[in-house]
Parts: sequence; structure tokens; C-alpha cells
Amino acid sequence: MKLAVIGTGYVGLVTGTCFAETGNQVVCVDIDERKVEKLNNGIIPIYEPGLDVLFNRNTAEGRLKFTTNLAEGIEGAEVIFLALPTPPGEDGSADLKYILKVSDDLGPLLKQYAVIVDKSTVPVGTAEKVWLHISRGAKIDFDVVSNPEFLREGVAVDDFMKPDRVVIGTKSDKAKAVLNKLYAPLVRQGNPVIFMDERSAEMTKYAANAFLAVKISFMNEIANLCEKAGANVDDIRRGIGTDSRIGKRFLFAGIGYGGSCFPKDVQALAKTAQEYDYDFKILKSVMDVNTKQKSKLLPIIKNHFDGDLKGKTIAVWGLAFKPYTDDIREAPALENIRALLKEGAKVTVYDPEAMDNVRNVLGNQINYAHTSYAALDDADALVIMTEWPLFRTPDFGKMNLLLKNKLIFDGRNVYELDQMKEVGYTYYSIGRETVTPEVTQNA
Ligand SMILES: NC(=O)C1=CN([C@@H]2O[C@H](COP(=O)(O)OP(=O)(O)OC[C@H]3O[C@@H](n4cnc5c(N)ncnc54)[C@H](O)[C@@H]3O)[C@@H](O)[C@H]2O)C=CC1
Ligand SMILES: O=C(O)[C@H]1O[C@H](OP(=O)(O)OP(=O)(O)OC[C@H]2O[C@@H](n3ccc(=O)[nH]c3=O)[C@H](O)[C@@H]2O)[C@H](O)[C@@H](O)[C@@H]1O
Repeated sequence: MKLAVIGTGYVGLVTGTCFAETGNQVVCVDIDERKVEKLNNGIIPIYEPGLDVLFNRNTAEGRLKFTTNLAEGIEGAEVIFLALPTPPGEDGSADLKYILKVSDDLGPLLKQYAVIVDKSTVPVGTAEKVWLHISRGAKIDFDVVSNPEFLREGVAVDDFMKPDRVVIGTKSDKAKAVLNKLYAPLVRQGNPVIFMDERSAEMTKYAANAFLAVKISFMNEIANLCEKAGANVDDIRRGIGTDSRIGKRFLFAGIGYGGSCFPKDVQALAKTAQEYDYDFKILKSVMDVNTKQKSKLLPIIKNHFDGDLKGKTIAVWGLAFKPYTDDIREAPALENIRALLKEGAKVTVYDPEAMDNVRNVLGNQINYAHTSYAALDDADALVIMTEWPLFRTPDFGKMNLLLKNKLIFDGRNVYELDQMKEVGYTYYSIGRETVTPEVTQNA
């Protein structure tokens, strides 16, 4: 099948590459000339594990191409995906300007029937708006379908190639048949393609992200209570996660959720509720809990240093909003680093993939280490912000030679408490007792 993907970011590039891998002829379109130039030179502008192999194969075999020219990109395409940004507008609702601009541009360019598929996360009613905008310029028949994307960064290729489910919102039988055929190679193991109307599909995406955010904020509240009540949140997680009605995943307490989606999507769903005059109480709490959780460590760090961080050097491990990505959008690490700097601390950071992106934002306000150990050199403490596997089993002997104090503030519960007791560290984590070399006491 001939496909076009408009917007070649995290979702668009993965979508285009994976559909090329299943034998389709794909052209990805983006307005960012530098990005398209890189892609045409074989350079992938994001870090996404496993994407390079598929990208190299499909570009080499001519199934995957890139252009800045919309007319050229959509020529002959049976399916046109929109994978465009939907950032929060000033009032928190999803800003549809990118989607509607492309919809306006698409109308006059359509030469034969095409299915326009919205993969971006958009509020209820957007498919209707897209249809109206395209129809103003279009002279031929077309369908607009909502097909929300559920991939996670860091495992995007796997999520795309083996989706738990594919949600397709359309009332058109013609569009259903086209998309059934396109997705068939990805659901051979029986994972369902679930058809519904456009509005329900749009809402399904927000419900999924918001529900996952609820799980995280719920566990963060349990963690905060554990600290007061002398319980261990990781034991609670194991204890409840084994109940199949609850499930093991997305129960990890930490310094809050970040990324380009949960924060904006929870906010956008709350805004939709407001527009329909519905008081969605849980969402407000989820956002409130997350905001507080993100700044939870700073007072603990300050308190440890008797309220004064001036002149202290803090090493930070992990900058990306989660492991296996270079994405720093809404990353809790950034907010915490800024807060540490404001307190007069010096900050040295290390992240396996996200350093360049952070350098673009924070420049020389902080120091960038070449290795995780180099970041510790002469530091007063280590703060862990992202649970990259690399940080899980460090050489504590080596760390002891570099750090001024055996002191860790862990925002992602990377270590077991017994392990910290053995190596003699003072160890603060989330929802668990504080470990000190001499005695253990509740946080
Ligand atoms: N990042 C993720 O993990 C996921 C994102 N989503 C949703 O997918 C959508 C896209 O997200 P990302 O891929 O992360 O965004 P992104 O910001 O990485 O990529 C969007 C791309 O669209 C391009 N663009 C903007 N205007 C354009 C135009 N007029 N013509 C052609 N290209 C244009 C930008 O240059 C950029 O390369 C959002 O609605 C997001 O909520 C959904 C699931 C997962
Ligand atoms: O709409 C989207 O863009 C995507 O948003 C999330 O994917 P992503 O943002 O890539 O990353 P997640 O793995 O969901 O993590 C999001 C944040 O939650 C945090 N998190 C996650 C899980 C957990 O148990 N605890 C926790 O604090 C992570 O550290 C991270 O900051 C969803 O998981 C995807 O299904 C969805 O497609």
C-alpha cells in the first residue's frame, strides 16, 4: 500500500518506519527542513532503541522516503497519517493548530479517495473538525479516521509492531477495510483491532493515558503515606500488583510522571471535562499529586545539609523523563536541577542519551560528565532522577573514592534497602525508610 505520514517525530517516524517494514511504500513529510535533511542522509534525529535497524533496511530498499513537500509526499497515498504535535494551549486544552493547518493544506491536494488517519492525541470532536477543514478544499471523496497511538518511547518499535490492541474510530466501511488490511500483519497473534466511532476512539486515548497517570499518582500517595506510617511502598506494590485485577505494571512510585504525553493529556482531558461542564475530580488530584511529587526531593536534600546548599556539588544521574529515550520534555530532572541551582548548588549531570538535549536547554549552568562515575567526582551527594539500568549495579568501591559523602537521594527507588545498609550509605528514597550507616529510622 502507498502511505504518507505527515509529521516525522517520535510517533510519525516510528509509524512510517514500521509500516515500511511490513512492505508498504511510505513517504514521511515534515516541515522541519533540517530534520528531513538528516533523515535523507541516514541520520535518525531521535534515540529510539531498535529503530535504526528497520530504518536502515527500509531506506536502503527504497520503501521509506522523506520530504518537506506535502503535495509530493501524499501523491498516490491510499492512507495519510497525521502524526502532528498537539501541545497544550494557553488554557491547557490541546492546541489543534498544526492538525488543522495540515487539514487545510491537504484538501486541494487530494487527487483520489484517501483515508486520512489521525494518530495524534486529540480531543473528542477533532475528526469532525479535520473533515470540515479538508472538505473546504477537497473535490473528491475521503474519510477521516481516529486511530490513536499507544506506543511508549523507549520501546516504541516493539509497541508498534506488537500492539496490545489497535483502536480505529470510523463509521466508514471503506476506511475500515483499508485499515484492517494495513494492520493485519501487526495483529497476527490475535491482539484485537477494535472498531468504534471517531469520538469514542479519541476519548479512548485520553482515558488510557489518564488511567495510567491515576495509577502512578495513587502509588505516589501510598508512598508518601508509607513514609509516615513506616511501611515500604515496594512491598505494597508487589503485594497488590499480583492481584490480576490490579496488575503489576505502572505501580512504581517515584518523583512523578513526566514526558510529552501524560502531563499534557491529563490536563487536556480535564479541560474537555470542563468544557462539558463536568467536574472530573480525580484528574485534578492526579495533577496536584504529580506537581507536588516532582518537587518532593529538594526539601529532603536541603534538610540533610541543614537547610543550605550553597557551594554544595550535587551529582545527578538521569535526565530523560524515563530510561531508553533522549526525550526531556517535562522531565522531572530538569525541574529539580533548576531548583538545586536556585539554592546555590553546583550540579554535574550524566545521562546515557539525553545530555545533548539538556545542553540545549541549560547550557553552561551545569557541568556535563562523560561517564556516570565522572559525575561523582568531588560531589557532596548523588541524586538519581531516571532509572537507567546502568545505574542499578554500580561499583560502590569506585563511588566511595569519588563522592565526598556516602550519600544518595534516589527518586526512582533503584536500590534495595539491604544493599544500601551493606555498603554503608545514607540513602533516601521514595516511600521507604531512610537508611543511615549507624541506625535505620523512618523517613
Ligand atoms: N511521543 C509519544 O510517545 C507519543 C505521542 N503521541 C501523540 O502523537 C502526536 C505527535 O507526537 P510526537 O511524535 O511526540 O511529536 P513530535 O514533536 O516529536 O513530532 C511532530 C512532528 O511534526 C512536525 N510538524 C509540525 N507541523 C508540521 C506540518 N505542518 N507539516 C509537517 N510536519 C509538521 C514537526 O516538525 C515534528 O517533527 C501528539 O499528539 C502526541 O500526543 C501519541 C502516542 C505516543
Ligand atoms: O501518549 C503517549 O505519548 C504515550 O504516553 C505513555 O508513554 P511514555 O510517555 O512514552 O512513557 P511511560 O512509560 O508511560 O512513562 C511516563 C512517565 O510515567 C513515569 N512512570 C511510569 C510508570 C510507573 O510505574 N511509574 C512512573 O512514575 C515514567 O517515569 C515517565 O516519567 C503511555 O505509556 C503510552 O501508552 C502512550 O502512547
